[in-house]
Amino acid sequence: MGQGTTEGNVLSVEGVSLSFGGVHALRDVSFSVKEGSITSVIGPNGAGKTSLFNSISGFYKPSAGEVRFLGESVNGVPAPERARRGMARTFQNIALFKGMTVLDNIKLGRHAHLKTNALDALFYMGRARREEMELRAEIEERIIDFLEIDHIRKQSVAALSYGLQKRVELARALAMQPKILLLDEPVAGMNREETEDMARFILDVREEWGVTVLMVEHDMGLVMDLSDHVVCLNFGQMITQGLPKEVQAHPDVISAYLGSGDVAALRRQFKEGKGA
Ligand SMILES: Nc1ncnc2c1ncn2[C@@H]1O[C@H](COP(=O)(O)OP(=O)(O)OP(=O)(O)O)[C@@H](O)[C@H]1O
Repeated sequence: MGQGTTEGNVLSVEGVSLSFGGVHALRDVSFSVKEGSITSVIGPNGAGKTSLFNSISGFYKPSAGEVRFLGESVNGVPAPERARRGMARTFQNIALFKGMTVLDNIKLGRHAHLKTNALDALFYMGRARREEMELRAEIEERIIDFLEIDHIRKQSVAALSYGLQKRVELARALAMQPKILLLDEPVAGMNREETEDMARFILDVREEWGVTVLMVEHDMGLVMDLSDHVVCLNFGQMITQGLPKEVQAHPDVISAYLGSGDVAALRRQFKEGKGA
């Protein structure tokens, strides 16, 4: 069991509820993410997936319940501090500095770990500091190599294809040396080849970097292929959780997608994934 985990769980969501005025975006949602697992959150449009991610990463404050990370409650801990403790995320709509180069965007990921600010970093060049910076450069190089983006390191992000931008966003999140990676729709808008590349990187992030992954994804083929555990939400409530095959066959999951009109797409995607 890893350091700071509770019963092998990196993250636990316990009875979390969140409302926007009269809209109950989340109602009493509970589940855990096991260390070293790939866990996926699915559900039709408006089910509460993004609200859940924002509650976990600290962008939203739940009205009830608790989020526990590495064995400690992080209720009241602001989003940047959660990131420093090892919670990195990517966004549904890519959140990169588009005018900056790939390398500079990756370096920004590491800033979450700097104890001093950028000005201190310029003037304080003691031995410990130099060593830290050397280590950082080494990690950045490992990430660039791992994600096969060496050839674009000096290019501005704005000039890159959508698939490559998503990969740079993953690189920046990895540069934070996270314990858990929260991926919000990692393959949305990607073509098949880009999707397959991203699937391979997500698996390798877990295998080679030992990072636990929690993702929200609409691509059921990808979810069924990659996940150890699947959590399904509908109307802000968790309707079931379990192994991909179990969740896929659960009648409440089928009817949730039936109700949303997404069932044809769902069936198609299940067939494409190995879970079918
Ligand atoms: N900032 C907000 N203000 C008001 N209502 C919101 C806000 N964010 C989400 N909601 C509402 O909360 C509910 C859950 O939305 P959420 O975006 O979390 O769903 P989702 O599962 O991520 O949907 P999608 O798959 O379309 O991204 C919806 O009814 C939505 O309209």
